[in-house]
Amino acid sequence: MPEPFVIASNINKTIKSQKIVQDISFELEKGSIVGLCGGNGAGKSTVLRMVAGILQPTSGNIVVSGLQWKNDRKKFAEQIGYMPDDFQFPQGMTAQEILSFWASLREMPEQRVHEVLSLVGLADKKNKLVSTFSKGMRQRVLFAQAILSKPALLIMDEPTNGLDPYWMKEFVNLVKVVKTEGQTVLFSTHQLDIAEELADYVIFLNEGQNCGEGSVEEYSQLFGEFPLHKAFHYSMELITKKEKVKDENED
Ligand SMILES: Nc1ncnc2c1ncn2[C@@H]1O[C@H](COP(=O)(O)OP(=O)(O)OP(=O)(O)O)[C@@H](O)[C@H]1O
Repeated sequence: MPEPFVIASNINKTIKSQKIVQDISFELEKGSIVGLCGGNGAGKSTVLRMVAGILQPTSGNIVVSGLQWKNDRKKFAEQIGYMPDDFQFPQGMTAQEILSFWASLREMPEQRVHEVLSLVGLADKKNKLVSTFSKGMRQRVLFAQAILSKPALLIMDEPTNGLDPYWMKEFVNLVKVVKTEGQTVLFSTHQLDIAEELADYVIFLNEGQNCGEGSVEEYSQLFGEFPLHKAFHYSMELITKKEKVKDENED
């Protein structure tokens, strides 16, 4: 069996004595698409930022392609394309200018900027200021920058926020193309229908903890229609039951 492309072992994150992520472990197979699902404040962004090397875990280990951030930051960062859930674009820059700037930082040729602009349907808007773009268009610029260098690991935080139904579908197709090129994808969403359509495997987060995980195919076989909604509710019911038993034992 090949080594998983990403190995996260017992990661914890505490900020100002608040436990934001608690003892999470997972492995991502190379070429898989994995969805991190959960409600607001579940800890999804924090986990993604730790895997991307932007934030360091309080404890635990993250290995990407055999590399650890603390041992080789440059090589670690070269593996990753990261799409944040929000970004304050600099004023006064066009879509092409900003993507060209990011491409130069990653030593990518200008040709790639034109390719990604076309992929996200913004070639005809390349000379427009990004500050005048709608939320969905800014999301497409952020996706374009994340895929600029064809990263081995594409990490996306709520990538479909603000996309209209047409671009939602296009986005799913674009990510599926990324998968066929052998790239590994980790994304967060609170939209379980998107996870169902896009992911091979999902991990459910609740209050910073893993409350269930499995392959979308297995969940579909088990639950039939709307499998991830049912799987998530099943996981939450299990937690409630466990907490009840714990409370009764403590009384
Ligand atoms: N820098 C920080 N300082 C203090 N608390 C933080 C910090 N970053 C995150 N948190 C808290 O950690 C919890 C998890 O936040 P996170 O953004 O990871 O959740 P999320 O699942 O991505 O939420 P959402 O879906 O709303 O974006 C929240 O309660 C948040 O307030």
